[in-house]
Amino acid sequence: MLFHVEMQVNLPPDMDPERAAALKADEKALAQELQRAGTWRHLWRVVGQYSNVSIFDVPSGDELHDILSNLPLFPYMDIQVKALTRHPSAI
Ligand SMILES: O=C(O)CC1=CCC(=O)O1
Repeated sequence: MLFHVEMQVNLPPDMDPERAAALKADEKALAQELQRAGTWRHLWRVVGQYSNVSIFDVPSGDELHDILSNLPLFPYMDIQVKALTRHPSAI
């Protein structure tokens, strides 16, 4: 199943910069592992925002929830998910 996921990152302005850098590095490592595995199909920056639009390919919403809730930045993100299905006019 494909899912469209929008993640808005809201790090507290007073977060220790080293803690923020470590979270971002951990997030990057996991995101790249999931991209290599074909699970995180697309990862796009939204211009002008600390947010991304992503496409995930996972067997179920439960599995997507597990992935998203284990992201290092999860406690600091607002996440919106849309399940996708094939458009009948798609070629
Ligand atoms: O910067 C972001 O949009 C949050 C994020 C997702 C994967 C990653 O490496 O950073």
